[in-house]
This record gives sequence, C-alpha cells and structure tokens, in this order.
Amino acid sequence: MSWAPPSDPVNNKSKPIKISQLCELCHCRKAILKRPKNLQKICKECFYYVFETEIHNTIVTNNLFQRGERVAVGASGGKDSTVLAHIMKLLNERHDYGIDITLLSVDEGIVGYRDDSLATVKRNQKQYGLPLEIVSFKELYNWTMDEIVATAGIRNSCTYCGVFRRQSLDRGAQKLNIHHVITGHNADDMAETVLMNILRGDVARLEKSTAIITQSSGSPIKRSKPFKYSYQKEIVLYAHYKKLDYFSTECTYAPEAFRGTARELMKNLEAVRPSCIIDIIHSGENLVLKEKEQRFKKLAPGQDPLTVNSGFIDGNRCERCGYLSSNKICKACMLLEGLEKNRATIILEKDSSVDGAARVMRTLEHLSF
Ligand SMILES: Nc1ncnc2c1ncn2[C@@H]1O[C@H](COP(=O)(O)OP(=O)(O)OP(=O)(O)O)[C@@H](O)[C@H]1O
Repeated sequence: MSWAPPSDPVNNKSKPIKISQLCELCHCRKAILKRPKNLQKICKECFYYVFETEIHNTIVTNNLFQRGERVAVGASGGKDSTVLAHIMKLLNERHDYGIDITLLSVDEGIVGYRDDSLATVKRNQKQYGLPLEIVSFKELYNWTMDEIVATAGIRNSCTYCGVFRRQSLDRGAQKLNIHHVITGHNADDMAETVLMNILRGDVARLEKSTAIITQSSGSPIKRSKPFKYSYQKEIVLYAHYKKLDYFSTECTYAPEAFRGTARELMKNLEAVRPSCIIDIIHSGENLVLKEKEQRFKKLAPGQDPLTVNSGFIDGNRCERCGYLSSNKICKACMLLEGLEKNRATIILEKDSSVDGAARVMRTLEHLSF
C-alpha cells in the first residue's frame, strides 16, 4: 500500500496547528503521541504507518513466510497476540504474502484467567474471520494448570506451563498439518531474555536468544517472532488506538521470578535510554561466542557437538509419549512423572487418615520439586 497524504494539512484555516505541535514525520497533522521507541512526536496515522511498515520490513528482510504457507498465530487473547493476529491479516492482504492464517490457542486450565482470555480469542476469530483451533493441557496431559499448582505449588508454575505450552502449540500445529507457528514475543521480551541469559551465564541459551526463527532439530514445526523489533509500549498504543478487543489481566500465578527481575531492570534502563531495548537485541545478535568445540568436550572428526554433549539424537522421539524430543524422555513426560507421583501420594494420604484433608493441605503447602 502506498502512503496516503494527510487530509488535514497545516493550512486548514478553521483549526490551525502550531508548528511546534506538528507531526515530525508528515509535518502536516498534529502530533498526538511520543513514539516510545525514539521519542519522535507523531500523529496517529504516521504511527500506524511506521509501526506496520517496520513489522513488514522485519518479515521481508528475514524471509519469514513462503507463498502458500499455512501459518498458525499463537493466540492467547492478550495484547501482543491480538495485535499480531490483526497485523498479520492486514499485512497479508496489503502485501499479498499469500499465506493462510489460523489462530491456535492453548487452554492451560487456569480458571478466571485463561477461560476469560479464550473468550476474547473466540471474539477475535469472528472479528478477523480466521479459523481457530484450541488444544488443552487437560486433553493432552490430563492435568490443568490449576491442578498442577495445587499439587506442586506455585513456585515452579512457569516451568510447567512453559514446557507444556510449547509442546501443546507444536502438537496443535501438527494436528492442523501446519509447520509454522508465530508468536507475539516482542522486543522487550527478547531484550529481557538476552539480559537474563547474560546474568545467568547461560551461554547455550544466549546464543539462540535473538534468533527470529527457531526450530528444534528434527522437529517439523518452526517458530518465528515478527514482533522481534516491536516495543511493548507501541504494541499497547496500537491496540489502544485501533480499539482492538484484547484481554489485559495478568496470569493469576506468580511470574517467573528471575524474569521479573530482568524485566524491572529493563524498564529502568528504558526510562533512561529508550533505545536500549533495541541496543541489547543488536548486542545479542552480534555477540561472537567461542566455538562450541572449545566450550564443550573435545569432538572426534564429524561428531555433532550437541549429540556428544547432551545425548541428543536428531529426530529422536520420547520413549514414553512418542513425541519429538532431544532426550530419551521429553521434558513434558519428566514433569508429568513427578506430578503423577505427587498425585498418588496425596490420594494415599487422603484415604488413610481421619484428618486426611488437613494433612493433604499441609502436604500441598510444602510440596515442591
Ligand atoms: N495460551 C496460549 N495459547 C496460544 N499462544 C500463546 C498462549 N500463551 C502465550 N502464547 C503465545 O506466546 C506469546 C508470548 O506469551 P507470553 O505469555 O510471554 O505473553 P504476553 O507477552 O502476555 O503475550 P500476549 O499479550 O499475547 O498474551 C504470545 O504472544 C502468544 O503468541
């Protein structure tokens, strides 16, 4: 789409605009917002244009989509994925990417949170005229997040949720025969991840943390992040001005503790220097890490470092569930094993004493693994 000239120029005599109030991009309309990314004062129309065009440029530069490809948008009903669904539909039509978009949601089973946000996704489905598929933890693992938290405690809830959700999105996509899932992870999320991995010294993750496309070896599903360079604040502004229908409540369970700390640090840095979000991403992209061979064991000629160092076998399948996994038993099955043991203990204790209920409550309070 070519850029449309402003319809309400400065010389509009009925409503003159002071030069100092003019949009710094079109120099015609009144600026109504300061762009969080670079503090430019711009009008609403120019904001839409630059925001959408930057995402289009990210898509084209990184060659994210192939004509005819089927793409699933990981749709949680939150602001990021709602804006993602809206923008993907818009850009697909505007620039004729020729992709086929489906909304894919995971119901983690969190009463008062995910049930409400899924209601938003169902409205979005109608608003955008896109097909929707919902897969649930209950149907895939026979556990809801509420049951997991009641059994394992709240402390590790993000670990369970993250592992099961990642696999659920893959399984949902496979069910639909879709091989590309896009998510609403944005620049703030990415900069936070880079910081977190630096602070933890997690070199293996640091290396991958700025990749726009990720794909587990052997997995048919690739993932990408079209909002890699989009600021969280701009996504919220866009959703607000476009009056998009999204769900804005935070998850009922505790956020991952260390990510929360990194987020706080990022917010403080951004307040002093807005460009630091992009700067951290660029730093991450340009980090040159030591050769894997030097970081890990010595390799025989032709040996894959990942195979040697983690027991990884390309195209491996989990011995329990048969799903693709880089280990003999996939992470989801390992977590499930711990959960099932605790469910068994709780049921046993409940049955064997008069004051069982009180004991179960005490056990639940102290359980963590
Ligand atoms: N339950 C879900 N079903 C489908 N996709 C999900 C779900 N939860 C998260 N995602 C995907 O992962 C991305 C990042 O999720 P995260 O929980 O970190 O969220 P967020 O920043 O609150 O995003 P959002 O505003 O879209 O909820 C989301 O934008 C979405 O694409």
